[in-house]
Amino acid sequence: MTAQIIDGKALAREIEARARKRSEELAQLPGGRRPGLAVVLVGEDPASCVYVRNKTRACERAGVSSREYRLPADTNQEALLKLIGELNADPTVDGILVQLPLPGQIRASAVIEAIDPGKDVDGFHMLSAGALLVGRRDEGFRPCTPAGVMKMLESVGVNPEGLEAVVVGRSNIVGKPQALMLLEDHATVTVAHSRTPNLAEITRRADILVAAAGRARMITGDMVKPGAVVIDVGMNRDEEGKLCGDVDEKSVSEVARALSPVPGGVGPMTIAMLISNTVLAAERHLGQGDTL
Ligand SMILES: Nc1nc(=O)c2c([nH]1)NC[C@@H]1CN(c3ccc(C(=O)N[C@@H](CCC(=O)O)C(=O)O)cc3)C=[N+]21
Ligand SMILES: [Mg+2]
Repeated sequence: MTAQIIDGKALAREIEARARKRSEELAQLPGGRRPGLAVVLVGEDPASCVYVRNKTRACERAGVSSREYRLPADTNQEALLKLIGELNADPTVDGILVQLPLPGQIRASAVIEAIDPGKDVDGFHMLSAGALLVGRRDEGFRPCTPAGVMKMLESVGVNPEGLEAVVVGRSNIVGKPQALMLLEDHATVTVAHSRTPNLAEITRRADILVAAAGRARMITGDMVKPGAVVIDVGMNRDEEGKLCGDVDEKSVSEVARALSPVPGGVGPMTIAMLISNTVLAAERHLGQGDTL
């Protein structure tokens, strides 16, 4: 068996095209406007710069106006909180994204909680986390990466109901919300992580395997159930500096039914969901309800 490759880039383009239609409708409303996203980057982490560039291009494709705020690496927390306060108060800004990781002198949690929950398009605020936990779709925002993974599963005809799902990784931005979304869709969910002893035994049970542990090519073919759908959330650089995921594509593609690639998988989908959340934020700000 050779796995179907899940084209995250093509799916992302479809989502961006739908967002564009909605952006244009919002701009046509009386008192309407295009959705607006503010991206704040502190310092010059090279991976962050790539991401910010990709995001800016996606905003252009989707008719979302984006603004970038680049602050020096030695910016203090107070100065960043002041900027967040200004963006919270700016009615043309629907979504605020503060690029993580932040330099050591800034406490990320303080910054995230300072963002107006109505503008939390990353879905990292406690209110968004709580809304997901209790199944409220009308409040907060779904974190972009796990929300993108759910769309990718849907795109290959996988309904999680009744399936065994294993999430490897337990971060607040991917693993934990991913587990909640799979549970919401009636999967039987197991969360494994770096301190799980018998990892292969657990992953081999998975009909849906989401690899989000942040270790290059750690998921090999022998760890995968034949016919499983495998989503690779990893973004690592290997010894040669090449971008690679948490999944060993070569061995896993011989066992899995479908596999998402890196690059061209979860990365573009994360950005598409950010755009989608920004349009949703604008709809709410313009009193247009949840239609996306
Ligand atoms: N507040 C915040 N929100 C984030 O969503 C966030 C963040 N901080 N910090 C960093 C991570 C990482 N991330 C990526 C998204 C897309 C690609 C992406 O577009 N990847 C392309 C290619 C990347 C390349 O060529 O290097 C792909 O996979 O095909 C990568 C990385 C969002 N993050
Ligand atoms: Mg871990």
